[in-house]
Amino acid sequence: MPGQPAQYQNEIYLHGLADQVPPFTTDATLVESVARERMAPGPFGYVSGGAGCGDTMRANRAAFGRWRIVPRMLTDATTRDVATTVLGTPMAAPVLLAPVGVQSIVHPDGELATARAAAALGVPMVLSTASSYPLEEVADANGAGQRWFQLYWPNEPEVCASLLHRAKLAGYSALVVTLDTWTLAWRPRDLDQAYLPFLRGTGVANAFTDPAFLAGLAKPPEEDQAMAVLRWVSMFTGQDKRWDQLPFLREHWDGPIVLKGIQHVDDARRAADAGMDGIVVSNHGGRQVDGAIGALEVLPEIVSAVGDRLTVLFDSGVRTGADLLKALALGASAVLLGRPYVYGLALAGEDGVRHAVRSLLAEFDLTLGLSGHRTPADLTPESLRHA
Ligand SMILES: Cc1cc2nc3c(=O)[nH]c(=O)nc-3n(C[C@H](O)[C@H](O)[C@H](O)COP(=O)(O)O)c2cc1C
Ligand SMILES: CCCCCCC(=O)C(=O)O
Repeated sequence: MPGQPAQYQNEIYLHGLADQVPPFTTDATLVESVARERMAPGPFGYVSGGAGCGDTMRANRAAFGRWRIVPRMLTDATTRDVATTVLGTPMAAPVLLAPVGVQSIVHPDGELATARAAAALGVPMVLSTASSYPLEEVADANGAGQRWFQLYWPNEPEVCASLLHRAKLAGYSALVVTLDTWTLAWRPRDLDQAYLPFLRGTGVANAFTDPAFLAGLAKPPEEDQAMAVLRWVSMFTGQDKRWDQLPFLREHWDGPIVLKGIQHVDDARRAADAGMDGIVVSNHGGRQVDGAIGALEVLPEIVSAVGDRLTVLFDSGVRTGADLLKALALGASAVLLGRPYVYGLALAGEDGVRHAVRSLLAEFDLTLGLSGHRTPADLTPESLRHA
């Protein structure tokens, strides 16, 4: 697979139709409706839902629709090479699996299955602080794969330092610090179903295995789980962080640091001024501020302001190979894929993640070639037209 994403189409056409029908649709825009039929309502609502009435989620998709690809003919695009390296991390394609917490609500193997799939695909996974399995177990499942760690920045410095120390020891090579979720947004689907995974004791694995966290508890989690969960959740809520606290992270992390959730060009400049290595232009998949601007809308201005000073990554609303091509053409170095791989996990575990991602990469590779390009580096804003 690594280096040859379109091979997947050949496997399906030439070898697979009779006895290897894919585990679910290869159309990434339909996978959500398949998942809706097969998933339990609570987890489906949590994954698929957004903030408020879903206006930002729709804006994310609409933003992709406004950019159109303008294909070129008679170019040398027969063989493509989509492999790349981002912040020192080699990847088979310019894609990472976005940090998604509490994955065991959709499949019992949760992040372990995702970690195995990511390693097989040759793409990095970004493990959430709120994972269902301890970061060390996920690292073991990921083996020789590439992995980054996403930090929800706890308001207890000892716990923060301890998590970073563990992540480094377990081979996570870059740190992604999420800034846009210092409290959960108004999410009517979860409220209507009274469904919040954390309060059910999911997403606490990194806390309940952390010596600094455990040392701060009056009673161990076995004796008072509810209190331990509340303490963990409250560590991430409240906006007590400011730009001048970023040096704390530098003191405790010697690899690349990426700020996730940047939407304003001035915040992108501040990240660059603070010496950050990268940013993720993202509105958290429309899960935080309903009414926010579609994430792709702000990508070009941010790339033009800071693209020469730090690495710009992108997520929110990427569903197809064409979407990936558009985000790269507008200057993203790579894209984080969110819900599509989570639906794959829900529908078929590790195989499902592989199928969802391989389908998207095969479509990307073919779209790249049919548009007249050989590598992602050939893409520029001139490959597109704003309609
Ligand atoms: C169920 C779910 C859980 C998520 N958990 C986290 C998380 O723990 N940390 C984080 O930084 N982002 C989290 N995100 C946001 C994703 O990293 C990413 O920004 C978003 O899913 C991208 O949008 P998309 O799903 O439209 O592709 C979560 C998203 C979903 C759908
Ligand atoms: C204190 C916030 C934890 C949220 C973790 C999951 C998440 O990011 C989401 O969007 O849901």
